[in-house]
Amino acid sequence: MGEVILELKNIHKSFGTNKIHRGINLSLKKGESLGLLGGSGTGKSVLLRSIIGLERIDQGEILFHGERIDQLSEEELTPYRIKISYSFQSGALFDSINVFENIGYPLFEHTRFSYQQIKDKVAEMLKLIDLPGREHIMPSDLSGGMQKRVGMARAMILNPEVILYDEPTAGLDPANTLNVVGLMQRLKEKGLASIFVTHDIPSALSLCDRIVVLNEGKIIFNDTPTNFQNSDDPIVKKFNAH
Ligand SMILES: Nc1ncnc2c1ncn2[C@@H]1O[C@H](COP(=O)(O)OP(=O)(O)OP(=O)(O)O)[C@@H](O)[C@H]1O
Repeated sequence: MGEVILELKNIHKSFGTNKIHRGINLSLKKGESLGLLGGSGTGKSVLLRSIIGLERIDQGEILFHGERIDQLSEEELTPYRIKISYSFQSGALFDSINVFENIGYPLFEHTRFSYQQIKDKVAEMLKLIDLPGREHIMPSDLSGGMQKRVGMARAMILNPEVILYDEPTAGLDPANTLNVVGLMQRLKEKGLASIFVTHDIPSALSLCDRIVVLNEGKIIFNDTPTNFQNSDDPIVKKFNAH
């Protein structure tokens, strides 16, 4: 790990008079997993959404491989949204199409791969998420945990460099949580960098190289999981109590 691939510089964001971010500085290195913690409503999801331009920041800079991306148009952002993939909290599957079409969708949309190539790619992804041969299942016939894994497979299929996970284990039972975290671990081993927004502290500690805590619009902690667990900071300690 060395090269910084994503950099947030002095990010400010408000909704009306509601100041969410008050000068956020953060960088993500190649292959690194960063756990982003913070109380409810501190702006963790807004920060992820800002990175890929689903929210526009008021001030500051977002750089990907040193290039500014915060001022790009929707069209100009498309290639960056392939390199920096956002995995929605719910999985966000299309209900009316099956697992194959859901996972293959970005390939149909953004590539010229043949139908057979897409079939092969999707089959490979289904193996990776431990659901081999489930191409023809409809999303409504999958458990919540399986839906999240299918959503992650779709977020992964265009080989991004960074994946932004928005509470991927929220609402899952312990077995499904382990499955999802296991998948995240495998993706990490393939060299994928990630920002993992979560309230699930044990999963963040097991997966992440670095823990970042957002509080009142600023980053108040940015260090290793070990130092997080040993921190004397009263706000950081509150997270450790959970
Ligand atoms: N589009 C929007 N318009 C107005 N306010 C918004 C919008 N999106 C988010 N907010 C507000 O921004 C704040 C931060 O929201 P965000 O969803 O990022 O919090 P969070 O830290 O992810 O919380 P949680 O852990 O509960 O998911 C909240 O007060 C929310 O109401």
